Amino acid sequence: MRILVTGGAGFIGSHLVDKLMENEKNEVIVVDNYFTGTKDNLKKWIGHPRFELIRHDVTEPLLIEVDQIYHLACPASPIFYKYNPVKTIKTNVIGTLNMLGLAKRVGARILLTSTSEVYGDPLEHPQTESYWGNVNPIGVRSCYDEGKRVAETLMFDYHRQHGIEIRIARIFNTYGPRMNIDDGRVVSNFIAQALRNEPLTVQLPGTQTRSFCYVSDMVDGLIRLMEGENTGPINIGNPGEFTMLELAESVKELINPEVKISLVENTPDDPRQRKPDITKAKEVLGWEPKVKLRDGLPLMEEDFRQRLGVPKKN
Ligand SMILES: NC(=O)c1ccc[n+]([C@@H]2O[C@H](COP(=O)([O-])OP(=O)(O)OC[C@H]3O[C@@H](n4cnc5c(N)ncnc54)[C@H](O)[C@@H]3O)[C@@H](O)[C@H]2O)c1
Ligand SMILES: O=c1ccn([C@@H]2O[C@H](COP(=O)(O)OP(=O)(O)O[C@H]3OC[C@@H](O)[C@H](O)[C@H]3O)[C@@H](O)[C@H]2O)c(=O)[nH]1
Repeated sequence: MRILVTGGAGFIGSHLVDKLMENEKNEVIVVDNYFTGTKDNLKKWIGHPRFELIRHDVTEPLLIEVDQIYHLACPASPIFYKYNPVKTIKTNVIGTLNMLGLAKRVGARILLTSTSEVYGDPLEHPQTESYWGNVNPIGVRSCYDEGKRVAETLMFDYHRQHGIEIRIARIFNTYGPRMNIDDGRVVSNFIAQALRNEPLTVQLPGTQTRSFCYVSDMVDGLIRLMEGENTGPINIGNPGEFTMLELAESVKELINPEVKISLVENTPDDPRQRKPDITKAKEVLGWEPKVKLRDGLPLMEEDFRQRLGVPKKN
């Protein structure tokens, strides 16, 4: 099986590559433009005979022969996807069109990593796949939210019009080792702040909720979806729901009891609540997450300590 992973030098992509490379029958090709990803995440595979890394921007056409495409390429942290919003839209729309064109030409199955952000600031809680969402089409997050919504539409239109085999995962907040230290997302921010002994920046009001999935569970869910028979969309996430103040308290307790918590300004259109209904993933994929937040945070701490050069005191 020859497998293309777009965005494979990023956080989730590189963990996915590790898992795919465990199967000796797989050849893995990564394309990435290194906007938020790095070769470092893939260093153990560079030079491996079953692995290939190509610097490529998915907004440009790609001509290769593959059997499966995991299409992840897209900046995921709000600070990065808002940095150049027009580029974020191009990545989601033109990038997905290019990957669907490739899937059509070579007859490959393609999986899109969509997002819980397609539900916007949800008025239904928890979110099921049948909920159409509550998205601001002209806000600062729209380049990502609407970009992913169009990407989902393109996937289904290629499926209906050209018979392409598609899979859509709606990923909920995922965390784990290898997140960029200055990624800007909440778990990596809090862990880096706790280790640097800087106040944990809880954005107001602090009562907004998220549900955090450990990256190994996510990768397992994505592979099951690709290998299964259901097109999706399927929510993949951990239904354990926490307020941002609760998350800060957990990081403080587990990593640095001395650290302060400070309330800071939020950004526009921040969703007030988010929690996946994973009934469909359980039924269709036989999947549910195994790693609880309190077990996952220390695994991430270890990786951040090494990269920040902050050893654990005994
Ligand atoms: N991590 C999460 O919580 C989460 C939640 C929902 C959805 N997702 C989706 O999962 C995917 C991976 O997210 P992540 O957390 O690993 O993010 P990430 O930013 O670490 O990885 C994204 C990768 O895509 C690459 N990339 C960006 N634009 C590109 C382009 N135009 N051409 C080629 N490569 C490009 C980046 O360099 C990076 O390596 C994304 O599609 C994201 O939308 C992630
Ligand atoms: O330092 C911080 C950063 C963030 N936050 C809060 O933490 C919550 C989560 O924010 P993040 O930036 O981690 O992520 P978001 O949930 O906004 O977006 C995320 O959701 C779905 C994915 O598709 C996106 O890729 C991902 O970034 C927000 O309520 C935000 O206000 C803080 O309280 N402090």
